[in-house]
Amino acid sequence: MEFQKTAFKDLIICTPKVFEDDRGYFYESFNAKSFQSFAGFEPEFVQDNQSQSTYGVLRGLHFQIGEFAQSKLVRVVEGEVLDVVVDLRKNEPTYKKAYSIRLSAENKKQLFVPKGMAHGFITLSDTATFIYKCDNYYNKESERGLAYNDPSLQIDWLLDKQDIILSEKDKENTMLADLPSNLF
Ligand SMILES: Cc1cn([C@H]2C[C@H](O)[C@@H](COP(=O)(O)OP(=O)(O)O[C@H]3O[C@H](C)C(=O)[C@H](O)[C@H]3O)O2)c(=O)[nH]c1=O
Repeated sequence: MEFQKTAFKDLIICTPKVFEDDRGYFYESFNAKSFQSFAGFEPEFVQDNQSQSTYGVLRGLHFQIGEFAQSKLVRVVEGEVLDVVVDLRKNEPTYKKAYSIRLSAENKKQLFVPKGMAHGFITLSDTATFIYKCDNYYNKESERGLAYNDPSLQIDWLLDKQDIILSEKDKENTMLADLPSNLF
């Protein structure tokens, strides 16, 4: 696995070593020891999630607060998404900054998203299957949503607005200015 730091603390791009042969391919999708030796900490994942989305579906930007805050290791095993995070950690120089990366079945890239970041993605292929590990359990009461189209974030979701599909819940997400400033 190759790891790359980003300008955001503990936001790490993980690119697996792929072993291809005439049967297909194999790769280790997570290895605690190699992650720990790069990052200096070992996430203790407790829950795996999987979702499938059609073209234009935008899920996010979501995060859990308090004792249920989650780090995530996200990847795409079918299709392609633009994955987006927003730093909500008030003491970081990247506070209120957004970062995006294309994740796809083809590039096999993964993103480790630390606690304190809002996370979401938009589906760029006909369908995309999104798989991720979480180091804390889902807790509905602790879940919060940040508006994908907050003008202060200037996130380029690549698709025209009329092509973006949101859940009813995500249509009601909060603008950054209306979130408490001491969340993380
Ligand atoms: C997240 C979650 C949801 N659910 C239930 C709650 C709803 O009845 C149903 C769909 O949930 P939701 O519409 O919140 O799913 P997504 O919009 O894909 O949410 C995810 O979207 C972005 C990409 C994220 O980063 C989060 O991990 C997660 O919030 O699954 C569960 O039972 N367990 C869970 O961990």
